[in-house]
Amino acid sequence: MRAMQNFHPRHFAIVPAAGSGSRMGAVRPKQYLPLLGRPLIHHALSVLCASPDIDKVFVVLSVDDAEWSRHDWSTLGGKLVPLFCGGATRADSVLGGLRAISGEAAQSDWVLVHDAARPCLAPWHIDKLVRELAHDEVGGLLAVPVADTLKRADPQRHVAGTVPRDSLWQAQTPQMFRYVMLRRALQGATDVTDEASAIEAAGLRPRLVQGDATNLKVTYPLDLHLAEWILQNREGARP
Ligand SMILES: Nc1ccn([C@@H]2O[C@H](COP(=O)(O)OP(=O)(O)OP(=O)(O)O)[C@@H](O)[C@H]2O)c(=O)n1
Ligand SMILES: C[C@](O)(CO)[C@H](O)COP(=O)(O)O
Repeated sequence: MRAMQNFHPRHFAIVPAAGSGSRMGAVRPKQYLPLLGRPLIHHALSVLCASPDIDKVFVVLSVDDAEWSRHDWSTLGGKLVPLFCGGATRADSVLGGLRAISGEAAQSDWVLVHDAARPCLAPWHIDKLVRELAHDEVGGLLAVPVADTLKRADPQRHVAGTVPRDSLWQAQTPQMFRYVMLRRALQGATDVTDEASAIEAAGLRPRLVQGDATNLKVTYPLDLHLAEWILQNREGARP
């Protein structure tokens, strides 16, 4: 790791893409499912690689990924670097990516972690996150305020209570933190489903940057249709 503090921190994207997509139930991991004629992951990578804010884009693939090399990524340019170091969980994959770039990243460089499974990432999402967090001591994440009434279920799936939704937000990605802070937090964290949780477990408070619902995560088959609709109907318009 480059120890020197830099006054103009760089921004690296890490895209964890080593999952199996079990909830999708498809014949291949969802990051490679076709979406508008390209592998699903291509859409977010394309936006990240085209962003003037991002210096490099590291994709974390499983160690035995056999599909990456079957596709043509050349249109995305020289910022894109595949890393075959995915782990058993999303957090393991992100930590593997952070370790793999230790020779390149300085302690205070920013890392934006973005799910391969969020193909509707738009340029304005990155722009807003980077601008709003530029002078933040901790970093933060895109998120949207919860809009629905929330119910807690009992084991028989009856309503056990209504959870006040005030102050509740749904976490999205990218999630943006300083390289060294994120690496230390993930090394010390257990059972976290996002980077912010690891930072929180380290006693810090990530900032919530308001995103929008178009940046959905493809988890179930219906989400693939929603993503396709969003990408086809967006036409550059910001919601
Ligand atoms: N061991 C893992 C598990 C997940 N991911 C990545 O983390 C992101 C978000 O995870 P999720 O939506 O849960 O993807 P999967 O783990 O593939 O899906 P599932 O939980 O349904 O199996 C995805 O881009 C996925 O590829 C990863 O890099 N390494
Ligand atoms: C990081 C994330 O996308 C934020 O919503 C989410 O936590 C990933 O969770 P998953 O359980 O791995 O799908």
